[in-house]
Amino acid sequence: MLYLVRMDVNIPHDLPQEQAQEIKAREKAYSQDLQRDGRWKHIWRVAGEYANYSVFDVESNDELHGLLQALPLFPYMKISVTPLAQHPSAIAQN
Ligand SMILES: O=C(O)C[C@H]1C=CC(=O)O1
Repeated sequence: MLYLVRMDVNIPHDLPQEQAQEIKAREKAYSQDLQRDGRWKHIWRVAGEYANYSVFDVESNDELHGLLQALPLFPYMKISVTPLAQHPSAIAQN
C-alpha cells in the first residue's frame, strides 16, 4: 500500500544545538535504511520549508504508524498521511 506523507519539522529553538544535530544524524540513518529496504520510496524537500513529501510502500496503516512513530524527529514533527489508490488513467502501475 502506498501512502503520501508530509512531514513538517519544528525543532524548538531552546533545544541544544548538539542534541539537535545528534537527532538529525539518527533521523538520516533511519530514513536511509528504510529507503534501502524499499519501504520509503521517495523523499522530496518542500522548496523553502523545513518539510518533506515522502511516499511509503508498506503493508498496513499499523506498519506505517510504527515506522513514523519511530522517527527520531517524531516529537518535533507534524505529520499528515494520505493513502494512495491507483488512478484509472495512469499508464504505469506503481
Ligand atoms: O529533513 C526532513 O525533512 C525531516 C527528516 C526526514 C528524513 C530525514 O532525514 O529528515
